Amino acid sequence: MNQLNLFGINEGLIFPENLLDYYPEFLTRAESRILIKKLITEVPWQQRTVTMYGKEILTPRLTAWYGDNNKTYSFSGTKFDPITWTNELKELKQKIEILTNLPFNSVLLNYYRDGNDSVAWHSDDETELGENPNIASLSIGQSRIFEFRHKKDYHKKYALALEDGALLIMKGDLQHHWEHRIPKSKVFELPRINLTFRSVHPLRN
Ligand SMILES: O=C(O)CCC(=O)C(=O)O
Ligand SMILES: [Fe+2]
Repeated sequence: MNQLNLFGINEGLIFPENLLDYYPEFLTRAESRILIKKLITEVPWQQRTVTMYGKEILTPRLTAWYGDNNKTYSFSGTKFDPITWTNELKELKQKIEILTNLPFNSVLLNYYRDGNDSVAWHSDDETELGENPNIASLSIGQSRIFEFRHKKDYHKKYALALEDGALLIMKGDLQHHWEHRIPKSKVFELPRINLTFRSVHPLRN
């Protein structure tokens, strides 16, 4: 599969090449159009609350968590009990595993209904994900800007467009040093769904 050279897009900052892989046409337009319609109507979407500065706020997007039955996972302080894999999510997982040669056991779905939906600066560094997690992030629908900033120097920034059907692999020690977000967009935006396949190792206590 062809890989786009995404390191030429941002003049100025060269993002470390060993931390990201980008496959622009992992799904065809036709495949992603069918998939997004199906996911929008069939997934039991929830709008979760997170506690920020002692206040409960609704996350500005809808989410759902699928995975192997025993893999409970906490994300931003919220516990997720996974929904059992559907056939099409399992098939997508297997297709990604074959391409990347990496194992995944769960997927977090994010549904951005329009340009007002977003995800705030964070890194995916929960202990359950292990030391240097591989995360496979599949985007369908509206192309949105994905931004990175260096944790020690917020001026070090990097952005790329996550296009319809594109698969982005985040790997190595990316989550240690960089945060990422999907900013809100003021222009009219169509729906977008992002599926982040992860390998979760539940903590024993
Ligand atoms: O929607 C995206 O592309 C990113 C989602 C994300 O960062 C996450 O689920 O941790
Ligand atoms: Fe993330």
